[in-house]
Amino acid sequence: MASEAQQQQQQHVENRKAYPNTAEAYQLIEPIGQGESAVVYRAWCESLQEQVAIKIVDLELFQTSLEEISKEIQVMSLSQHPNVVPYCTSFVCGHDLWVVMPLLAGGDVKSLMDCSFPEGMDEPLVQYILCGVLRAIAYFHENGQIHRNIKAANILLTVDGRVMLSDYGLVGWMVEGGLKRSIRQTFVGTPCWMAPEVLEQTHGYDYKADIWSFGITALELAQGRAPYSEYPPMKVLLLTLQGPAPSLKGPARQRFSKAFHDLVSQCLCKDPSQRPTAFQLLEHKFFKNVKKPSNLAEIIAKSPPLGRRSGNQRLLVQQVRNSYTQHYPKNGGEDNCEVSTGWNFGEDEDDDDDNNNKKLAEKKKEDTSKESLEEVAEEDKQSSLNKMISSNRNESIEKPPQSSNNKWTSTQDNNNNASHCHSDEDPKVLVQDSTGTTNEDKNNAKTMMKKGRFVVIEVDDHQPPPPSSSSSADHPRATSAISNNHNLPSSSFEGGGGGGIGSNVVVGSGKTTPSPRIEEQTSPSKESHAQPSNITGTEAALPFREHSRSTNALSSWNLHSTENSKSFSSFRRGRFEVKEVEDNSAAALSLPSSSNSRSRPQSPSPRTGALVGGSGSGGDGTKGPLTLLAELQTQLIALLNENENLRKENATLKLELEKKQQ
Ligand SMILES: Nc1ncnc2c1ncn2[C@@H]1O[C@H](COP(=O)(O)OP(=O)(O)OP(=O)(O)O)[C@@H](O)[C@H]1O
Repeated sequence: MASEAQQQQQQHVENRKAYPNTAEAYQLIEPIGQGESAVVYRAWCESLQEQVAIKIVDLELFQTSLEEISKEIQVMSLSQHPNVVPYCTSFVCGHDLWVVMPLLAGGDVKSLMDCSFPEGMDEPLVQYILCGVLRAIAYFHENGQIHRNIKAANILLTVDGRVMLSDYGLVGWMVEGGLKRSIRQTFVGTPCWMAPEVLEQTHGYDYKADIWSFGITALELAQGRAPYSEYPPMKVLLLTLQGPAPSLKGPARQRFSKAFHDLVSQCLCKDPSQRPTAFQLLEHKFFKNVKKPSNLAEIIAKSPPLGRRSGNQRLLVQQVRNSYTQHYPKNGGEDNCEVSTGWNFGEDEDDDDDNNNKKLAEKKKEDTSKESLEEVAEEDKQSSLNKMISSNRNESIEKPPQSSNNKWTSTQDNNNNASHCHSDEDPKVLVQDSTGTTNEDKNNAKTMMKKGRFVVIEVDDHQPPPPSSSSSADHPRATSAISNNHNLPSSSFEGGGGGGIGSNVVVGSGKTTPSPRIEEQTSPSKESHAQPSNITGTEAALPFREHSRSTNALSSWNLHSTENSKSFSSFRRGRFEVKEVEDNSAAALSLPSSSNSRSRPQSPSPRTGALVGGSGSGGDGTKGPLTLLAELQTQLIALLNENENLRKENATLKLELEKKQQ
């Protein structure tokens, strides 16, 4: 006999309004948010005469199965709690999954904070929001689910200030086949909010991972940003694993009560077993006398409308446009227009975002080869590091360090070692050296520096990559190419795969969706269609969700393993590529390669095997991609620091010399 709870669930499903299951039934009005996996639109449902939010997930970015999607949809459709965002319906349309939800016009807490509380919220508001979130977490945990993505951007508010937890996309099923799984071993989430045991991936994790993320979210609300949010993902990973648990820093520390500090320190226990459960936390003294702040609705009303609050609006629109022009190139993104952005980009001269947008747009004009503003922005991000590396490189050329194993060695402009880099070999013959670098690579490589197992190569962005069998992620545009991969199987979503899909999922006919209207004509990205599957090594080995996350999280440090090369792993930042080579390759590096074949060694190295093998440490003692990446990043940071010291030393010496000369 069905339990009372099951009957309620059934009732809930039956009572749900009949939201249409076709794209034509909705008019997309404007994009209002973007997460890592989806763009969320404000939309109008004609038949029900109401506004809704539609989350459009590009299924081609995920190597997922209908079964996987079906599970997620089931979580959404069965969830019913005052603090959990309700679900209306979902359907597959072309390459996309459309998830229809009620529009929560208060928007997400992160964007509200960005525009109204940049230094963090005050305690009563934090208390009220956290209490709503905790009730939702307790609900998920009670039902055998872990949310796995708790953060301010996933906390939504109604216009009158009710708190709702969203983004079920990552909810992990702890119950499978009626049995509760005690631990999970998948790598999902956002690094700053991720628990150490999730990052470590050695022993799996359980409900307590959400409690850690909840503690981080508490700090995020109190100080306006998550701890370590200023650092790149790998540094966050290292700090979370190796550093002390984060706590409230700066002026916010004084503003909060002892009860708050105690709550945070309980949640951020590195040992998950020491963390309290959500139910225990609801009893914590911090949650005594929780009241909705009387001015919350007013604060929400005064804040900018959805989609105007934070982030780079032009970038968001551009991304949306690009995604549609890539998917529906026939429409050129301008016919059958149903989306109006509702934004006027020309007016807000004093808006920082818009100023940035202007710069980006100008830069785009200058460089017509840029595929999208996203790439320009990415390039901007990279340029500071490039400059740093570049200045370090110049310094090392000016004052070459000792060629000991502990120093960088610049091989450029060193006649004795001329064969390292710019070959006197026949340029037509592709020669590969022990770094897995062909002489064609070398012709593109301006500089090589080596330290221990690592070689830094500066690759000329203007040169096309060699048409070799090596990973196309070597290409400077690889980051966007990976995230725009369009070669993942899509057929399973089209034509109604049927089997295993939840009752609330409608698989579309695969027909093309009307493309949103585009105010400025943008050329469809040819590259994303032309690229073969760019996912190699780690990327390819990860399951769909993990793959996507890692692609996004690590996009600026573009990791790839060159499976058939002696170079075990490499990553790319701007025009610099760091390759890991065999320990004994120092000698080989200083000698011209005797091989004149471009074919690479067939047997992958054990380390490559570990990368391809997926996450975590291999049982055979090989290192997982994250461990390896973390090591690489640490070493690179140490080396850059070392170079910086050398640069300073050099400057001091110069000064001393000048003084002496005077
Ligand atoms: N129902 C809704 N009403 C109003 N805004 C919404 C709604 N759902 C989502 N949004 C907005 O869209 C943004 C992205 O949504 P969501 O977090 O679900 O996407 P995602 O791709 O799963 O994100 P991530 O995985 O990065 O957390 C939210 O931060 C919020 O600003």
